Amino acid sequence: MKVLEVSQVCAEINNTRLLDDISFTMEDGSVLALVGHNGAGKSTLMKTILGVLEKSQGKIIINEDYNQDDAFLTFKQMISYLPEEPLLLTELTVMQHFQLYGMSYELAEKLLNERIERYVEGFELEDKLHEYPESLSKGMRQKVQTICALLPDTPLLLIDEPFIGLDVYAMDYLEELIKEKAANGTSILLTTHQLERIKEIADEFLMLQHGKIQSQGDIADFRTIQRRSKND
Ligand SMILES: Nc1ncnc2c1ncn2[C@@H]1O[C@H](COP(=O)(O)OP(=O)(O)OP(=O)(O)O)[C@@H](O)[C@H]1O
Repeated sequence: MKVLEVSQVCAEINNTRLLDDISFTMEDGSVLALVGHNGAGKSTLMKTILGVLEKSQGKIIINEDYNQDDAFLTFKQMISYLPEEPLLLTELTVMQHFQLYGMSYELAEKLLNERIERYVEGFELEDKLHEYPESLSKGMRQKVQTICALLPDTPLLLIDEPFIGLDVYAMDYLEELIKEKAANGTSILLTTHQLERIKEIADEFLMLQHGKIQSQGDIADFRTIQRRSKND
């Protein structure tokens, strides 16, 4: 099953083209690493798939049937997103964030509670459940946002820089969870600069440069990004 189809997508902000003719597909259970230099367009592509940034051209389809242009709310329910910077609400405790995500994605209460318990223990946040975001460290806020994104069972999971701010133990745990999600059929698109770690997780890579696909293929054929020359 083709979980994601991105076809000839372009995006612009203030008449500057940020994405240029992007096309690729993802099968269920696959992990695709989006790589490239700072400013290559990785986060922009994620936001465009999510619909936060409007594409100017092309089409984006989930599960072969749900077109971003036709059924936006249904389409959005099929995506879970871990943003680069945590987007937590000052009014809600850690536990209330998890409950909010569970409700938004209509997760059964029993399953939601089981997952919260497991992930909270794995990320060592047991004593933080009733704290507000401002009393957490940066890494802890990142963990809370990560758990929120992992709670639902969506066909597509977008993860922008999953390992930033996490300690080594939390990185290893997240790597395990990403592999488990993929093994259960979720397709995962992730951006990262952790090129060594990504070789252990991803099946394929897609390299962006100045908003265009520069190369793509099997992760085994991925070579470390070349140093940028002045003409790039
Ligand atoms: N809201 C915006 N307004 C104007 N330009 C933007 C906006 N968001 C991103 N850009 C530009 O789009 C280009 C791609 O940015 P993007 O954040 O997608 O890069 P990235 O590949 O995710 O980089 P990084 O590795 O640093 O996270 C950059 O030139 C950036 O300046």
